[in-house]
Amino acid sequence: MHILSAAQTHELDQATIEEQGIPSVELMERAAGAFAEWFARHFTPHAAGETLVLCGPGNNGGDGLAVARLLYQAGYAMRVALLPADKQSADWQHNRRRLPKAVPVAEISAESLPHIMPGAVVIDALFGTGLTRPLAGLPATVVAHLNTAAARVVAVDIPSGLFADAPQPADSIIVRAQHTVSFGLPKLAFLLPQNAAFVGQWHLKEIGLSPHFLANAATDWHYTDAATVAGALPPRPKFSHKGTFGHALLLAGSRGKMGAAVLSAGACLRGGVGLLTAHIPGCGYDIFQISQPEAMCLTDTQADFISELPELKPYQAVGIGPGLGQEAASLEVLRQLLKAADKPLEKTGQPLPLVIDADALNLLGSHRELLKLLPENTVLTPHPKEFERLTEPARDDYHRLELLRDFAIQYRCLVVLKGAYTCLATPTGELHFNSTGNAGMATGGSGDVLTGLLLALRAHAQIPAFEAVRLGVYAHGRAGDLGAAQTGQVGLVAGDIVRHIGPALSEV
Ligand SMILES: NC(=O)C1=CN([C@@H]2O[C@H](COP(=O)(O)OP(=O)(O)OC[C@H]3O[C@@H](n4cnc5c(N)ncnc54)[C@H](O)[C@@H]3O)[C@@H](O)[C@H]2O)[C@@H](O)CC1
Ligand SMILES: Nc1ncnc2c1ncn2[C@@H]1O[C@H](COP(=O)(O)OP(=O)(O)O)[C@@H](O)[C@H]1O
Ligand SMILES: [K+]
Repeated sequence: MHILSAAQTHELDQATIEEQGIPSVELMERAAGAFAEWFARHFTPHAAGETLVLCGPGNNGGDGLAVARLLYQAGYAMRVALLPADKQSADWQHNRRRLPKAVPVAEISAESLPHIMPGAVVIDALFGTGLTRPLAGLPATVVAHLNTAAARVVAVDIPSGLFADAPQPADSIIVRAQHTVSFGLPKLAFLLPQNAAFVGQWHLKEIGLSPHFLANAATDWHYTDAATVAGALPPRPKFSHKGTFGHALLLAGSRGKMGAAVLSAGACLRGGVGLLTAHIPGCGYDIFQISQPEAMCLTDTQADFISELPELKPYQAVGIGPGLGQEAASLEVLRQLLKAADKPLEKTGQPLPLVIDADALNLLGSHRELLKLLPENTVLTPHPKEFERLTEPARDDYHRLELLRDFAIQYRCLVVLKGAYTCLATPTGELHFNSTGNAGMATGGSGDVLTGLLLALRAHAQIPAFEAVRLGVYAHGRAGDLGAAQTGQVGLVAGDIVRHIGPALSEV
């Protein structure tokens, strides 16, 4: 699914209107209808009580007026407050005329701000994607008034005052909604942690926007959902054997962190790899062999950390990092691996696929001269702190995305910036936000599981690098969601994610 800029969203509306030969108020009616339907499923007229709709002068306000009419007709007690303006949009005026006389309407002024009881339900239809500058003056006063009222706020399309696709001053006045009901496509702003307090939970409603425009819009921003990854995992052929699905090597673990190696290996096996060999420090031998009997095991001559790189010939992909530690000898192993992996493999003509995580990323961060050794399409899986060690502290979430994109382009890598809506950056400068996963996954070991799963998918000869990573990130989140459905988010542990990789992959 695409993510569009505010300007493209406007073009999408226009394209839909032209293609379907409908007046623009018809599209507004669809949007308002979809919003009202969502609203009615979440609040009964009794639970909502008297509902206030705050309307601005543009089409977002027009949506609000149409919503007020539809909810009034559905039996809700409605009240409307209008922001004064020199001029209102044509569709606003149309819906103002259609508002039933029985709905009380007041004009807002600095002296008469709408009365809002704590707990009241307020529909925010002040501004949408047409916002051109941060709020100031009366609109800012109204929003600040709303935010202090402790109301239950549902935003139409986007919380008023929030830019859909661009950074804004940190002290911007923005509606703090509990829910945002938006149309067609998610907005970039919804996916960034810094906006979570404004957007609340967001919901997408289908309003029949132009499929042709949606398929052809030029954008670097994408959203990975079930439809995106459908069919990405080739079915296992009847006559396949363990050699068909690749042999992966995992370099992981150190004293006290063998669990990371075990979890990562478990995920790799559940990810469908043909064969897995783990190279681990001597101290981990019994732990590893007992907990992962399906994997083979090579032990390092060092008891507590990894100091040797095994012969790489047998392997189709290598993962390094979970629980590795940052010993000088392990740094040398990483350096040797990067150098050895860069030569094209006979079979594929591509460098040996690598997945680099955790302490291996930290080693890269503290020895940045190694970055230029990264083979093309290497997969890096930093969380924001690890990413900062590779680059620089970000000013805000938008700046972090810029750094991420630049990094992926510069080093020709696939970079997975982990978190809610994990963002995969490609060497061509695309950003793919993931839709699956939950806060239960914010628990030690979840990232190790991702590394193992990505390793399995990179060892699979039939899946191209980018598709493998996008699928792995999606399936990892989905496995977390399936796990949490059984354990609850609080009770979820990384091992539960491993156990649900199979079901998650069979869904796609
Ligand atoms: N046909 C369409 O185009 C559709 C539009 N829809 C709705 O229309 C919205 C976009 O409507 P518009 O493009 O009219 O834009 P908005 O309703 O977001 O606001 C535009 C108006 O606000 C003013 N404005 C912008 N920033 C301001 C600021 N900081 N302070 C004060 N005034 C400011 C502009 O000058 C303009 O008058 C969407 O968010 C969505 O809710 C939906 O009805 C779907 C169909
Ligand atoms: N709030 C969240 N929503 C969705 N996914 C999350 C959330 N928090 C963490 N995750 C996922 O869990 C994993 C955590 O990885 P990481 O921070 O490396 O943990 P660890 O080092 O403990 O293994 C990532 O894949 C991340 O996307
Ligand atoms: K709004």
